[in-house]
Amino acid sequence: MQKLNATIAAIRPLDKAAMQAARERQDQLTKPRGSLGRLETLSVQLAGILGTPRPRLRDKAVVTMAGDHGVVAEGVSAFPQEVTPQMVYNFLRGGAAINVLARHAGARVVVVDMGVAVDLDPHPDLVVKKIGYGTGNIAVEPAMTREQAIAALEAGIEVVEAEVARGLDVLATGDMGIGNTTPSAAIAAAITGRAPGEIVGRGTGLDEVGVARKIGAVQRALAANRPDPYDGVDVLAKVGGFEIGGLAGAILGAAAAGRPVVVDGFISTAAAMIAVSLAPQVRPYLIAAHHSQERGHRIMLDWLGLHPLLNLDLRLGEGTGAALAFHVLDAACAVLNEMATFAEAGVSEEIEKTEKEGRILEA
Ligand SMILES: O=C(O)c1ccc[n+]([C@@H]2O[C@H](COP(=O)([O-])O)[C@@H](O)[C@H]2O)c1
Ligand SMILES: Cc1cc2nc[nH]c2cc1C
Repeated sequence: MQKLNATIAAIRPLDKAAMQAARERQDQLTKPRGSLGRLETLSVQLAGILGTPRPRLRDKAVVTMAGDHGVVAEGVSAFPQEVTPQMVYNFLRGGAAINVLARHAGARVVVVDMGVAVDLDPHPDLVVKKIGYGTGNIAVEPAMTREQAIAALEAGIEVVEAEVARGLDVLATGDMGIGNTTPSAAIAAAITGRAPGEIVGRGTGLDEVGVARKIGAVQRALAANRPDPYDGVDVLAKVGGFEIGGLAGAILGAAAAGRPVVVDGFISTAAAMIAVSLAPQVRPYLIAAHHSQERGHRIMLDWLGLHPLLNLDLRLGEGTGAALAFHVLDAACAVLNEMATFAEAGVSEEIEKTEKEGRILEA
């Protein structure tokens, strides 16, 4: 609890002077003001987070956290639980979508066992922060104890502290866990108060009957556990997951270290909701990578007040959407750093609004 509290206390507001300087430079670059839209606002946000008027993202990491979920006993996933460890080995061999997309974006992948249901074969690149062997079945019992929820959050903070020590300019979140769209939907329903039917989606590919069963499981999870929507630790403990807690901690740790966080899809967004519940001041550090196909993702992004950068109909998780968003962040920084100003290029600046109006009146 000590580490969690200290981390939350260390999260500062963004650097206003760096943002102002970046904004002023954007307005001097050879383009009509605002014409590069989100690339401009992103560059200003990155300047504020990193505390420099000319941000650059050299060291990038995708932290992909794995965990299992007791609620799979309710038939809420199209795939069996064995896929979780099988995909972890795939990540470690470099053969998964996240490995390809992270390589393509010049990012490293950090694979973390937060709570896979089996012991994984040791591997030099596997970070083991196991809080338990899968969560409890949230349809009938809490996912974990309050102590385990805090341990998961603090483990996530530790993972990011180690990455900051290796060199980190930007963090992306990723997840792997068969069944984890169910606790993610339960978190979203608990915190927003919206009906599970508005949030639950197909996950890995359930049919209509499966989705109805999954809605029932989320309804029972909320009724059985009664999570306190104003206590992020309680929501995590009662209807969350070990990898979701780890990711929420990673988000808090990155913000405390003054690093931007690119939030991936449905599960990562549930983790971001836990992080923001615990520390609302973390919100300006977040960048929503994309709009997932999973049903309630929009409701969750709206609650967070985030506008996703991409909409590519993704629903994979692992951090794939976040790795793709790295390209957009790099582009935003390149524009701010490399474009010529009006003065440098000898291009005429915008005519003052009043002068423009005057000319129209004269004509
Ligand atoms: O991130 C998303 O938007 C997303 C949407 C649907 C599924 N997933 C991935 O699929 C798995 C969970 O799906 P399910 O059906 O088993 O709950 C888990 O490993 C997630 O990474 C991820
Ligand atoms: C194959 C497979 C890969 C995944 N990656 C993230 N979630 C996944 C779920 C499945 C089923």
